[in-house]
Amino acid sequence: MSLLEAKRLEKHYGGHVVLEGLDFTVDAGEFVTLVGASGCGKTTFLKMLLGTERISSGEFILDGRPIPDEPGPDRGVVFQKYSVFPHLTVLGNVMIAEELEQSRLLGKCFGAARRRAADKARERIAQVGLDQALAKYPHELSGGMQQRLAIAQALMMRPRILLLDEPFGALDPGIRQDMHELITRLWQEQQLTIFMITHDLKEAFALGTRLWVFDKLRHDPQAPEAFGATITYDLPIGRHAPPEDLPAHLAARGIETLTQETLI
Ligand SMILES: Nc1ncnc2c1ncn2[C@@H]1O[C@H](COP(=O)(O)OP(=O)(O)OP(=O)(O)O)[C@@H](O)[C@H]1O
Repeated sequence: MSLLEAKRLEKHYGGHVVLEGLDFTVDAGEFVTLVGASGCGKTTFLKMLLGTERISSGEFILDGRPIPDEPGPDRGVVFQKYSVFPHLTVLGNVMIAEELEQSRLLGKCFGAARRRAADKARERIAQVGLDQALAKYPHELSGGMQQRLAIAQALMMRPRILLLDEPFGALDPGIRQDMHELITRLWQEQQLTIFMITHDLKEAFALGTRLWVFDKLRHDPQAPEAFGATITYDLPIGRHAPPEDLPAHLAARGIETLTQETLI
């Protein structure tokens, strides 16, 4: 059985069709990279997978059952801009996921449960290379370190699926390379299934095992919101540079915005 399956999946906001006609299956262990013009619905797709946005029609199936319409510990998420809590230390930021799970009212646990949560958090923090920064607050960390912290936070509940929404978009190229190595190691060690949005086609090819290009197949100039985007390309990729003809290939399908944005 596939991990995830969509059949004729659609998302509308009122009369605004954002996504339509999504049909795919994804197996556990895949690393899917999502590219597409700004505003075409990539984040909306991740939110439906996370459970913070409901699907409008069609089917969206996780482990053979309709996807829950609320987030769960099996799905972790990292956004581009810092999703960490500014008033908590590195250790506190990673422990909070476990503490909220155990004590929804207080957001804090005590005694042996707290020690267990702290041990688990230290392990995750070490996995992302922040063990020297346990007592620091987010404002004392670089952008790359803050994203490492956000990843440790997302991994605290041992998710099977990791959702990454342009997680490295704001980082310098050198730091991005370090983050690529980190995410590749975590994907392999933790046997994660990853969905990652990026505006960088080279990054999509460097990290993914499969590339999805989101774009509209149908346009009505009189009613721009009448049709949504779908997955126009679903390419298996082998962790190497994009084929040289891909930009032209995409442009020939009318995806100029994407090629300009991603291949500068
Ligand atoms: N809660 C909402 N209510 C109404 N419209 C929304 C809502 N969330 C998103 N949209 C609309 O859905 C469309 C897709 O937005 P989304 O953020 O998913 O695009 P995106 O592909 O992730 O864009 P970007 O690459 O710029 O982040 C946009 O037109 C946006 O305005």
